Amino acid sequence: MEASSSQQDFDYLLKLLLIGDSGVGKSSLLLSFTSNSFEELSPTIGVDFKIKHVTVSGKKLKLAIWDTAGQERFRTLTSSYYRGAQGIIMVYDVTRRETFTNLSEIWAKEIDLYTTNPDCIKMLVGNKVDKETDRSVSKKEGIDFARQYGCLFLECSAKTRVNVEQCFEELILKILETPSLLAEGSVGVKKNIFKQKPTESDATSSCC
Ligand SMILES: Nc1nc2c(ncn2[C@@H]2O[C@H](COP(=O)(O)OP(=O)(O)OP(=O)(O)O)[C@@H](O)[C@H]2O)c(=O)[nH]1
Repeated sequence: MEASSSQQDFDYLLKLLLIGDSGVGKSSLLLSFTSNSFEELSPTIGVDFKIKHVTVSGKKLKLAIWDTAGQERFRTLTSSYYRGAQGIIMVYDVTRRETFTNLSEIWAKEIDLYTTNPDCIKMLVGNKVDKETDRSVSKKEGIDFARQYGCLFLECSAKTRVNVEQCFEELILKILETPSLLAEGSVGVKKNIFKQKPTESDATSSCC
């Protein structure tokens, strides 16, 4: 995956969504991927997004990556952002077992309820592997869950950047291999018929 030089010219716009419990590191993963940096972040209020241009398999892509708040009080608001997503990254913290348990209790159910695209690609990501001594969810458990729910799977660290780029790249490659997600009329349309652009005001959601 290469960063694209031209910001104007792209073959496909892809909508990706990050979900998972509060504090698992969704915003940190996004910052690590888009800015190569790691810093202390405040909990997300509602929804945020970042744009990144990359080239994957010779295709120029404009990624609109939506970062949802994990806190329950924002759940009604964040559910509307599943619409039209071609890829969903479900994040848990390998050092906090309840964030893994909540994948089946909450997040897989949310995907079933709110995803509009039946072929949407799901990726399970176990974050914070730099804290190996605090680990409470084994890699095998992650693999088993991903197999059961038909997700791609990787463990990563937003802090050290281990596997961060790979998470996005694997997801994007799978999307590019799925023609229905790129068809005209879906959100992954070619730029000339893309009408609905995320704006700053979309991202600054108000509290409930
Ligand atoms: N050690 C370590 N800490 C991390 C990592 N990723 C995130 N953190 C820390 O975990 C805490 C929560 O990170 P966030 O990125 O704000 O979590 P979030 O999932 O976006 O949380 P919400 O916005 O509330 O949903 C912060 O203190 C981060 O610095 C990581 O890979 N390793």
